[in-house]
Amino acid sequence: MAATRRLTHSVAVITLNNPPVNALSYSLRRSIIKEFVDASKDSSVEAIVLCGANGKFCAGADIKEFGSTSVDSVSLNHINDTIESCKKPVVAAIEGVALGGGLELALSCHYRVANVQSLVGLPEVLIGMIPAAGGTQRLPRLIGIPAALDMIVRGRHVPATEALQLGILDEVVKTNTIDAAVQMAMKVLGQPLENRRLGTLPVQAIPNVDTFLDTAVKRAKGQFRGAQAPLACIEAVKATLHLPFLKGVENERVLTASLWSTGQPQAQQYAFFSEREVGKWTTPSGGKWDKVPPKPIQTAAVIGLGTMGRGIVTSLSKANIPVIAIEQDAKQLDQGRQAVNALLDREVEKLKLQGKTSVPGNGLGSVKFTVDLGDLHSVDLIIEAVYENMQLKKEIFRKLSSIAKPDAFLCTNTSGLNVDEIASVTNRPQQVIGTHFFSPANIMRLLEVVRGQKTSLTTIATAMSLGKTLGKVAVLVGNCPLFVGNRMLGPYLEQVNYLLEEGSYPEEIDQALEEFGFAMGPCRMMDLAGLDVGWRSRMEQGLTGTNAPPGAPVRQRNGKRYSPLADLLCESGRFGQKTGKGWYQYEKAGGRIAKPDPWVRDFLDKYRRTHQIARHQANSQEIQDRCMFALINEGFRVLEDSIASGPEDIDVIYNNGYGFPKHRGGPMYYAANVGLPKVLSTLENYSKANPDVPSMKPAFLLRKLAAVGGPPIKEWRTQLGNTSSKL
Ligand SMILES: CC/C=C/CC(=O)SCCNC(=O)CCNC(=O)[C@H](O)C(C)(C)COP(=O)(O)OP(=O)(O)OC[C@H]1O[C@@H](n2cnc3c(N)ncnc32)[C@H](O)[C@@H]1OP(=O)(O)O
Repeated sequence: MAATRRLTHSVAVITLNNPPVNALSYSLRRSIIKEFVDASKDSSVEAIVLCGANGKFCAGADIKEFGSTSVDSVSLNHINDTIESCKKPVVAAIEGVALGGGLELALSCHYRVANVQSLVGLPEVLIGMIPAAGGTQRLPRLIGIPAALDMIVRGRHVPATEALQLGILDEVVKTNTIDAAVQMAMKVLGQPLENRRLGTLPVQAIPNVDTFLDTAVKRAKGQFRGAQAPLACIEAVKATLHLPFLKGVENERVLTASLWSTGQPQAQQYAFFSEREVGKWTTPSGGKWDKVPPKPIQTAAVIGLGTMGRGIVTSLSKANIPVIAIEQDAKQLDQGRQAVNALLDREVEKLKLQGKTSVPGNGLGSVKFTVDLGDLHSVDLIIEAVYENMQLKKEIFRKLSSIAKPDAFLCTNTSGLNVDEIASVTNRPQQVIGTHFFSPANIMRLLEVVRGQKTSLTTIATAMSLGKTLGKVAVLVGNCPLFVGNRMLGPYLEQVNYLLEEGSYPEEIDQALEEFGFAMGPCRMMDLAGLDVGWRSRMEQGLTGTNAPPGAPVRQRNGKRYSPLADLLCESGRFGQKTGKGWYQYEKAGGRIAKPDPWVRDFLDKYRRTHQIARHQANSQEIQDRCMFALINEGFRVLEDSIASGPEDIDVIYNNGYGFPKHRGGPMYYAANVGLPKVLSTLENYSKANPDVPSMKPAFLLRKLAAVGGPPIKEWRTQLGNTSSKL
C-alpha cells in the first residue's frame, strides 16, 4: 500500500497502489502526502498527475478502518488542501472509479481527465455517512447546488460522459487516460490556477434556494424513512450558502460525528461488507467459492413469460447473454414478447443516458421468442419460471431432461417449492438448482440460490456466478419450504393478521412498520403480491376451503391459533391491487394508490363482534416489536436448521429482497442491537400469554445466545455448533 512516483517529461506521475480498489488507508494517505510534497518541492517537476494502479483511481476511504483510532493523523482533508493550494498544476487521471474520498481527492486537483468507462460519485450516504473531506463543499461550488445535491443524497455512481456534461470532468478519453492527463498537465503549464481551486470559489446562487432545500428534506424523509445520512448530506450542502469553505468542512466533521453516534453508519457498513461476504460461499462438504470454477454461460433460456419470466429474460439480456424465451402458445408468447420488448426499450434508453450507445447491439443480448421447447437443445442454462405448481414444474423438468444438452444446467424459479422433488424427475439432479428471483426480476437485486441435496458444487458456483453477472447479490441457501426470506415472512405476517383481528387497522400497521423504515408496510405488500397467492397455498395445505377439516373452529387449526381474515377477504373477491381491492381500496383494478377502505374497517369491526374479541389497539412500538421479533425468531430457526449459513446471509436477503431498512443493518443485526436478552424476554412473555402461537416460542439458538449475554453478531457463527447442514 503505497503511492509511487515517476517522472514523464517534467510531469510527476503519482500512482495510488492499494489493491483491490486503492482505498485510502492510513498508510496510503501517508505515502501520498510524502510523494506529493516531494514532487511539489522538486524543481525538475513542473506539474503533477495523480492516478491509480490496476485501472482504478480510488474507491475512497478504507471503510474497514472506520471507527479505529489513531488513523486520522494524516487526514484526507489535509492532503486535499495541500493539493489544491499547490502552485504547480495537478491533474487527476481517473480510470475505473473515483468514489467517495477518491472523488474528493480528484476534486482538489486542478483538472480531471477520465476514461469513458469510468464512474465517479460520492456514495458515502449508502454507508450511512456524508462526504467529509470537502466533498459537500467543493462539488456544489463546481456544478451548482441542485446537481451536487442529487449526486450526494442519492450516492449515485455517475458515468464519465454524464460527469463531463455536469462539469465535473474536463476531458473524457477512450484510451491512454494517464497519457492524456500528462498532456493536459503540460498544456496548462503557466496558466493561472486561481479559478481551478474549488475551495476558493463562491457557490452559484439559485432562485428560491430555501424552498428548494426544504423540498429536498421532505423528499428525503419520505424516501429514506428514518435514515439520517441523506438529511445530514442536505445540511452539509446547505452550509455552502452561508459558511466559508473551511467552516463548511468543519461542519462536515461535526455532522459526521453526530451521524456516527446514531449507530446507522455502523449498520450500513455491516450491510456493505455482508453483501460481499455472502458471495464467498462454502459448503460443509468443503466446497468453496474460490476453489470451484463456474461454467461459462454463453446462452440461456427462460420458460414462462409471466411477470417473473419477463423480468428474468430482461435481466439476462441486460447482461449481454443471448436468451431464448419460451411460452406455451402463440397468444401468450406475443404478450410476453411485447412486455419484454417494452422493458428492453427502457434499458436501451438508460444505456443511451450513460453514453453507451456505441456498444454493438446496444450491449443487450439478443432475445429469440418461440413456443418450441426443441429450440433449447444447445443452451447452457435454462430457467423455468412458470407459476408455482409442482406438477407443472415436474412435467417441464421431465421434458427438459430429454431436450437439453447433457451438460446444461436446469434452474427453477420458485419462491418456496421443494427443489429436490423437482430435481428428482430429471436425469441430472446434480445440475438442478433453485434460482429464486424477486419481482420485478430486472430490478430487484436479490437472488436466493437454493441448493438441493444432489446439487453439485459446479452447479452452485455457476448459479452464484450468474447472479453476479446479472448484477445481483446472490445468497446460497438450503432447501426447505419457502427457503429463507419467505419462510421468515410467515410468522411476521401471522402477527399482522393477529393485530388486525385484535383491533388494529391495516393503515396503522403499515404506518408503524414504514416508520420503522420498511419500504412498504405488510398490508400494502400483501396487496401488491396478491392475497390469492397465500389463499391458494392455504387451500392446498387444507387450512381453508373445501379441504379444511370439517367442523374445525374458525380461529384454530390443529390446536394452534389461526386467522381466517385473509381467506374471508379473498372469498369476497378482494385479491389486492390486481382486483382494485384488498386490505386497501385502489383507484382501479391494477391501480397502485392505496386508500384506507371503510369497508375493511367495517369488516374488521364486525369480525371482532362476531368472535367477541375485545378491541386492543396496539401502539406503534407493540406493532413493531411483535412483527419484528416474530421475523427474527424465525431467522434463528433458519440458522438452527442451517438453511442460511450465517446471520449476514439473512440480513442481505432482507435488505435486498424485502425492503428492510439498511440503516438498521438487517433483522439479525437489529436483534443484536436491541439486545438478545430483550428479544428473548419479549418473546417469552408473548409466548406465555399465547401458548397457541408456536411461532413465537423463542428459538433454541436465541436462548443459547441470550444465555451468554448476546454476543456480537460476528461471533454467532461459532455458537451455531454442529447442525445438520442443508447447505
Ligand atoms: C477519509 C475521508 C472520508 C471519505 C469517505 C469515503 O470515502 S467512504 C467510502 C466511499 N466509497 C464507497 O462507498 C465505495 C465502496 N465500494 C464500492 O462501491 C465497490 O466496492 C466498488 C468500488 C464500486 C467496486 O465494486 P466491485 O463490484 O468491482 O467489487 P467489490 O464491491 O466486490 O469490492 C472489491 C473488494 O474491495 C473492497 N472494497 C471496496 N471498496 C472499499 C473501500 N472503500 N474500503 C475498503 N474496502 C473496499 C470490498 O470489500 C471487496 O473486498 P473483498 O475482500 O474482495 O470482498
